[in-house]
Parts: sequence; C-alpha cells; structure tokens
Amino acid sequence: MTMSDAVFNIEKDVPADAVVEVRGICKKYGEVEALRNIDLDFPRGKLTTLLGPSGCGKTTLLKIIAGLIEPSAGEVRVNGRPVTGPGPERAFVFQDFALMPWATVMRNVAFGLELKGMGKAERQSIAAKYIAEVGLSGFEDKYPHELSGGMRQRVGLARAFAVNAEVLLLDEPFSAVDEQNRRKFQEDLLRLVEKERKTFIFVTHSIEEAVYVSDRIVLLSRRPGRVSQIIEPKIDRTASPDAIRRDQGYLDTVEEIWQGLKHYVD
Ligand SMILES: Nc1ncnc2c1ncn2[C@@H]1O[C@H](COP(=O)(O)OP(=O)(O)OP(=O)(O)O)[C@@H](O)[C@H]1O
Repeated sequence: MTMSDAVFNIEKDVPADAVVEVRGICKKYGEVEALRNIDLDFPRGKLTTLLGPSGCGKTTLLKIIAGLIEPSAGEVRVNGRPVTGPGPERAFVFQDFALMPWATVMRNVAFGLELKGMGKAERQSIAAKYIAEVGLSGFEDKYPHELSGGMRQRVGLARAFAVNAEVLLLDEPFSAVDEQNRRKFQEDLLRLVEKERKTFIFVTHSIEEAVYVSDRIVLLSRRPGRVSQIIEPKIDRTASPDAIRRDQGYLDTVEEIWQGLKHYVD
C-alpha cells in the first residue's frame, strides 16, 4: 500500500462530518469502572451534550477526549488522528474557569496564543476580538477578582475561542453562575455554535439546559457509564428564547429525558 492509499483509507473511515470519534473507550480508576465501551461520533458545527446521573463518567469522557487522562481501552481520533495527549485543536473550558488570578483579562484571554509564541500585538488584537464577542469590551485591564462569576466564565470562553481550536470541550461551564446569567450564556453559546462551525462537546447536569442548547444529547447510564440513548431535540431555534422554553417540542423532550433519568434518583 502506498502512502497516499494509507492516507485515503484513514480518511475514508471517518464519517463525513465527524471531527471527534470515540471508539470502544473504557476507563477504570483502580477498582472503579467509570466508563464501559463508549462509541460516539461528534460532528462539526454541532453541539453535543453528555448528560447522565452523577458519577456516570461525563467529565472522565471529556478529559479523555481532551487527552488529559488516558483511557484503559479504546481510542479517540480527532480528524482521523489518534489522541495521545492535549493538542492545539482541542480547548477545554473548566467548571472553575481556571483563570490566572495575577493576570488581566487581556493576558488571560491571550495566554494560549502567548504559549504558541505569537507576538504581543497580534495576540492582543485576536484576544480583543473575542473579549468583544463575549461582551467584555472595556474590561481588558481588570483582574479576575474584580469580575463576577459570570464574567469570569466569559473570560474562560474567550480564551478557548482565541486559540481557534476546532473542538471545544465545556465541562459544566455555567454551573457557578446565577440563573439569569446562565440563561444569557446559553443564548450566547447558541449564537457561537451557529457562527463558529466548531465541534462543541458540553457537559451539564441540567436537563433544561441540555435541551435548550443541544443539537444532540447523549444520555449515559449510571456507572459504569454506557451510551443509553441519543436524543436530537427538534426545536425551532429561530424562535425567541422565551418561545423556545414554552415550545411543546422543548417541553416534551425535557419530559422524555426526565422519564429516562428519574429512576436513578428515586
Ligand atoms: N481520579 C479518580 N480516581 C478515582 N476515581 C475517580 C477519579 N475521577 C473520577 N473517579 C470516579 O469515576 C466516576 C466517574 O467520575 P466523573 O467525574 O467522570 O463523573 P461525572 O459524570 O462527571 O460526575 P458528576 O456528574 O458528579 O460531575 C465517579 O464514580 C468518580 O468517583
């Protein structure tokens, strides 16, 4: 087989729009079996949410895709290439923001570009664009402690966008913000998904949030986490946020997922 055949074969195996492929992923932490045999594809331009009972391995799966932890078995491929560690095409947005407290908003957002060795003027101009996109213009010189939780989370998102990663891994990014900010974020996120054509993989505990923001919802079973169902909410996203939340399709999907998850909390 020639080199070009090999390349062709690798590409042929990738479903047309799957950027991230998870194949046969298992994870054990000592005696604790967190994930069992997960097979999933994550397409470009779509937001896929991982939802399931506490401890079913959502964060573990996200970190395996990020290359932050190794699976016990199986493989993750990004654009056909096996993941062996973190890479610039994947950005992870942490639950606790993980900002540098001693650095300004500008420096925090530009940090990924600084690590890549990009010059100051160029990285600041890119960072400024994303600071504006998340609604933080005017706060460039503030420090994280001078911002609200919601604003800190925006800094985390802007930083992830600034490195121009193809795959955005979001681990309960809105869990630490109040309800009003959370709704605003969900709307921002929908706008970004539409605008950026990236692959979004999102973890949340909230069924309503999952139905509101997701193109696809992967329901994981109780530990060891397995894929129990994949749901594609059929929602008219051109409607206003309030209309969406009253939409019958939205309400039915929330109810369907709740029926599926309810027995885990009984
Ligand atoms: N480093 C670790 N060492 C040992 N066990 C771990 C470790 N990390 C996670 N676990 C266990 O693996 C299981 C899956 O954890 P994980 O955090 O991935 O679940 P989760 O679905 O994200 O949970 P939650 O919804 O509560 O955030 C849990 O039982 C957890 O206690």
